[in-house]
Amino acid sequence: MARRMLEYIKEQPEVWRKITDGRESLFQGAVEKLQQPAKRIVILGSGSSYIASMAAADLYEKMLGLEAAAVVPTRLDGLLRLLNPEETLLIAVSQSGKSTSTIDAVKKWKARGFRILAVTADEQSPVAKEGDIHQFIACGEETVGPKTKGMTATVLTLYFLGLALGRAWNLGDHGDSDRFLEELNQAIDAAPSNIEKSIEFCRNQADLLAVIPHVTILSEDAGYYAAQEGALKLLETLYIPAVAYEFEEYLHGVNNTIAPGMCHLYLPASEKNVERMAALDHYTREKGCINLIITVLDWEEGSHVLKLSGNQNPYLSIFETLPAFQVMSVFGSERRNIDCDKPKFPDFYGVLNTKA
Ligand SMILES: O=P(O)(O)OC[C@H]1O[C@](O)(CO)[C@@H](O)[C@@H]1O
Repeated sequence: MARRMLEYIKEQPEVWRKITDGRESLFQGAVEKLQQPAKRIVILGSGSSYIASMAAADLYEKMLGLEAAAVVPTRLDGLLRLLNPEETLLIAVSQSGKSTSTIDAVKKWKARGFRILAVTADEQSPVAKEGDIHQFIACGEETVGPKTKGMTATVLTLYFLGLALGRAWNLGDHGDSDRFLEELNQAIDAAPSNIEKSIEFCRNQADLLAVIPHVTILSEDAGYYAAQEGALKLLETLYIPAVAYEFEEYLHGVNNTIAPGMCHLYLPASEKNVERMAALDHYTREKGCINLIITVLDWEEGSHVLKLSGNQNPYLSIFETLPAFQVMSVFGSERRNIDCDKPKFPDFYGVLNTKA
């Protein structure tokens, strides 16, 4: 059993509550140093930090009207030539602060005159020290490879950073931020019971999780980031291929993989596609696919449906539905005799030089 991973998963509501309640003092330092507004924000990170960066860039565009994009550290060179350092804020995200590709990218961009805000959970790490400004991710220690509380705390940190910068730079609508905060508070309050429901659901699905050879995850809107992180967790812990598709993209070709035994996880996140996703669920089950549904939306009840409490704001899927995937990793790996508290290849980082 991935005991430590499960402890971290259960710790999440408390971590989110602390960040939310302590946000004034937690973000004050960085925001004071960032009074000069930027025209655009580029966020970089790897793995879960990249997925967190994508979710944040999307929210910054939507709520603040800022130009924002997320990129992996090794794909920045084209942008370096296009962007003006005077107008651009680069945010480098790394929970450990030790990913070598992120350190290299920060050094390169700094040398070209870009302002760098480093966001890490270790103030003494290389990424934190290379940045001009540091924002701490208050998630506490997380020693296992498949990150859970660190990832969700990174998303929350980036969300709050954006809202604080929006206030400082006079962007976005105060009413929208207040509503977002209210929904976020509701998501945090609902999280302990959502995690318990997920544990019960995954226990009941353990036989299935033990044998599925691969997983296809479908979501939509900003639920897609929870789906991507869910896929990363499942493949990291069950050692099987797990791929996330944006719902509409799935319908354009990937649907040819529909076949008996295909396992689908549906994550309907907004009312927009709810009927079409339900139609796809019925269609694929008739063709012999094995489907599970994880959602906060109204959905026809069934043993394959995990109905969680939440709002209809897809930007909150990370806090509402993603923990169910994390729990699936714990129970699925246990049934496969995998201890995902321990690295599969302890020498890997050293051989490939991925961490400083
Ligand atoms: O956020 P960091 O510490 O830069 O790590 C990036 C990714 O690298 C890993 O540590 C794997 O090498 C993932 O767990 C993580 O999401």
